[in-house]
Amino acid sequence: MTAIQTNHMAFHAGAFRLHDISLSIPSECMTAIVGPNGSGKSTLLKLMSQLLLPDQGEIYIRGKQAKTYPAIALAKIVSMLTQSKHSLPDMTVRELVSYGRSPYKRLFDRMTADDERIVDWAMEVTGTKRHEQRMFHTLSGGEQQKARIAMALAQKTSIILLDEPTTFLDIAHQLDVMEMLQKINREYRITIVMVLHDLQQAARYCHYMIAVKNGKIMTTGKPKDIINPAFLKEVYQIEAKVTFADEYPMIIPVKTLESI
Ligand SMILES: Nc1ncnc2c1ncn2[C@@H]1O[C@H](COP(=O)(O)OP(=O)(O)OP(=O)(O)O)[C@@H](O)[C@H]1O
Repeated sequence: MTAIQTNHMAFHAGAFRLHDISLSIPSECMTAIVGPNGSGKSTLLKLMSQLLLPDQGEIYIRGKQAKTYPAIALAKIVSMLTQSKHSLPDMTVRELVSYGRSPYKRLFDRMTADDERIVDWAMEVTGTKRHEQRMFHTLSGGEQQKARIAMALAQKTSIILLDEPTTFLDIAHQLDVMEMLQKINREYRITIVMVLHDLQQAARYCHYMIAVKNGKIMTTGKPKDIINPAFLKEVYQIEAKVTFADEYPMIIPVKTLESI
């Protein structure tokens, strides 16, 4: 089953163009969008969440044209975490996670016992409950990322889109966040789509990968079937060796093939 599908989608912003994007995001899987800086990964994620609207083509979410969903209805199906460099208003962790309940409330509605229960659940799943009364800005980068993921979880959507969820984190915290996303995917069968720069993480945790370059889809498939020296040359213009450890590809960069 397909969570998100795009048919011949095109988009432009300034001089940048996404061309003829046709892809299917499998339901209940972890999907990585990879590609060089400026290739259009974040733009693609924003189009999937309807933060941006395509110039041409269609986007289907759970089989229905995305543009036909009222915004509130869509917010109950798809949550989106933009890059963590975008600052959030200062508030406690609990207040932040409670924002995830917004699509279910009208202006000035109070949180119900059910809302509070969902907020508790989201913080427990992400290990952020112990920080619930802390101000968000006092958390470390890894703790902030988990609190943001808790907010997305509290939105109770079947699809979560994340833009570079592990950027700015050390390797241990990167793994911690990836393991948490894997647990969320496995236990709650939530479709996860994320922009990732680390191809090895994509291979280790994601069932499906979409590689983008210059606003075009270069290839799609299982990461371990895609990642090879020819792929790294074509998409990233690098010479690299690829070995396998426990069925996962390991990339050994040799040199860049052209200046970027
Ligand atoms: N509003 C805009 N106006 C003009 N150009 C834009 C706009 N938004 C994005 N772009 C350009 O579109 C291109 C793709 O941007 P996008 O953020 O999607 O790339 P990306 O692959 O996510 O990059 P990175 O890996 O560096 O985050 C970039 O060249 C960017 O400068």
